[in-house]
Amino acid sequence: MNKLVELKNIKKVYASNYVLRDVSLSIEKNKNIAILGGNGTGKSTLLRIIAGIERPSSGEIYHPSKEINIGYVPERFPKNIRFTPGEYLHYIGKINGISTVNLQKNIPDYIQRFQLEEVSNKWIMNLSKGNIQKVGIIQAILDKPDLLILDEPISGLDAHAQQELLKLLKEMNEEGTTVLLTYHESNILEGIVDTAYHLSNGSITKMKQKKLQEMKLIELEKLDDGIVMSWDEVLFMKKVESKLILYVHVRDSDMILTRILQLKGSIRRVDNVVDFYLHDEKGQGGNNLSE
Ligand SMILES: Nc1ncnc2c1ncn2[C@@H]1O[C@H](COP(=O)(O)OP(=O)(O)OP(=O)(O)O)[C@@H](O)[C@H]1O
Repeated sequence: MNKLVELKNIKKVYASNYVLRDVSLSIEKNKNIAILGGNGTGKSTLLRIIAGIERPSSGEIYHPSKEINIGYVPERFPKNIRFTPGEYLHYIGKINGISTVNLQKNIPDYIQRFQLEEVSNKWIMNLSKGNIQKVGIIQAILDKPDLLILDEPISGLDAHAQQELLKLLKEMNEEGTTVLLTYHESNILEGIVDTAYHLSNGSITKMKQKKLQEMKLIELEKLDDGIVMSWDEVLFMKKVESKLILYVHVRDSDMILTRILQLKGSIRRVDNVVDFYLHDEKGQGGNNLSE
């Protein structure tokens, strides 16, 4: 087993507020990890401690294999930067000891992949939130880290950038980078997660992950929710104003769509989604279905 980071009994107190009470965690090479939990439960604090930019109040952190190279994407990347994306990335690359040849090849490539060409002459402080986030991601991956830590990387990214990030993370996984990330909503990145942990009341619990299943989301109108509720194939239903949103297994979706049309319902949307049903070792937890 090749461990990158080992946390033992980590505690973090701000003033008299215990954020992390007793967190122990092993991060193994090639096993991507997600830390999930509600607002203010300490996910960012834990990620900052693992990234080495914040000290725990007590407890220990080891890097058993060797000195590892860590890339860190904060939840909010600093805005007040009076450099263009290219200049800034070059500067960060040089600080990290990356050769000019490498930087001249890789930076334009990342700028193009994240569609930053159009804003490449602007200072970072004048970019949109999503574009600043992209620069924040690129600065963390430039040096091909052993461990890449991403704090809610999806929020603020457009659909293209989300896909590009997913592709990049898969490429980096193949080249040996391990990913540690956090997010709130179910999203496209959960497909790369091997183990998820739930953080609450200052401690973490490993979550079991049922096999990821492709499902269909069907959004419809003009049908009574009582009728739809009675269909056995409907795994989950929610009502949003006049619309009903259903989740069904892919195998049942054609039959459900036909039934809706036969009953003169109107179909507004059909999407692929992933069922990420998680529960912790004690069998608690919930149905985290979302788009
Ligand atoms: N530098 C700090 N000084 C004092 N309190 C802090 C500091 N950083 C975080 N906290 C507090 O620690 C708690 C956990 O914050 P943290 O940002 O780690 O949570 P989170 O799970 O990442 O939240 P969110 O999902 O909302 O981003 C919060 O109550 C927060 O106010």
